[in-house]
Amino acid sequence: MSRWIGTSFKMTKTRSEAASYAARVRAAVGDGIDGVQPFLIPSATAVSVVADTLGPGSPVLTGVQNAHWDDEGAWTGEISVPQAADAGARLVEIGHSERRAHFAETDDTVRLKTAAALRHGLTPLVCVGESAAARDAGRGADVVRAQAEAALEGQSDPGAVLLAYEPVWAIGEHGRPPRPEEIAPALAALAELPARAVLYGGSVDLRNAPWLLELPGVQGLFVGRAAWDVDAFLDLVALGL
Ligand SMILES: O=C(CO)COP(=O)(O)O
Repeated sequence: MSRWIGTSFKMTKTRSEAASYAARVRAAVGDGIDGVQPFLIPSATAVSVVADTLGPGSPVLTGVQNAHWDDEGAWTGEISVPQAADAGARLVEIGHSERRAHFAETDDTVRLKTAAALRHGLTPLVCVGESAAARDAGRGADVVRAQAEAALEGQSDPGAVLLAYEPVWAIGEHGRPPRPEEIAPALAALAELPARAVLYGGSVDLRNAPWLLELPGVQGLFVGRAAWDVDAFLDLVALGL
């Protein structure tokens, strides 16, 4: 089974920066790397240029960071899954903790968006993760399991869904890298669900990626800051081999 190694650019990079990055990845990956499924999730403005640079049928997948559950309509500022697909996306990231915290994403909207992605044949990448308070209260695994079950509930094909376990306390410049024993319980809980694969994300870098990839229940890495430099991303992809 392939290891998924990918990055979200979050709200960084112009179209030309994203295109240069994608071109480097495409050149390095060639026709594909056995055992690794790389993916890039740029800002919405750069999705089509990244997908076009990677080319049709590319072994590197392109994703969007969010998409609406409705196929079209009066939803100012949103993009739909069909629009994402039209731009070349094959993955739809859903429910990142930054969206749950700042943009009112809930378990219900995550479930609706997951259904929309599946309805149109795109792969949902559903992010779940507990707060520091939940972790400290010993509720981390329960929170994560509940978020993932809510996303998968009633889906036509839960086995097509990717889950990214991203503890809120580990993400971003205010986050810190996890210790193995802090993330093992949630990983064990997620391993019982019928998802396609479980990725870990949150302060991943070249130092901790080797042991994270060896943790039971981890089938890939979802990387932010440490992968925004393309050479670092390619080093991470090589670690997935
Ligand atoms: O949020 C993340 C990926 O979605 C992880 O971000 P960082 O790797 O910057 O902590």
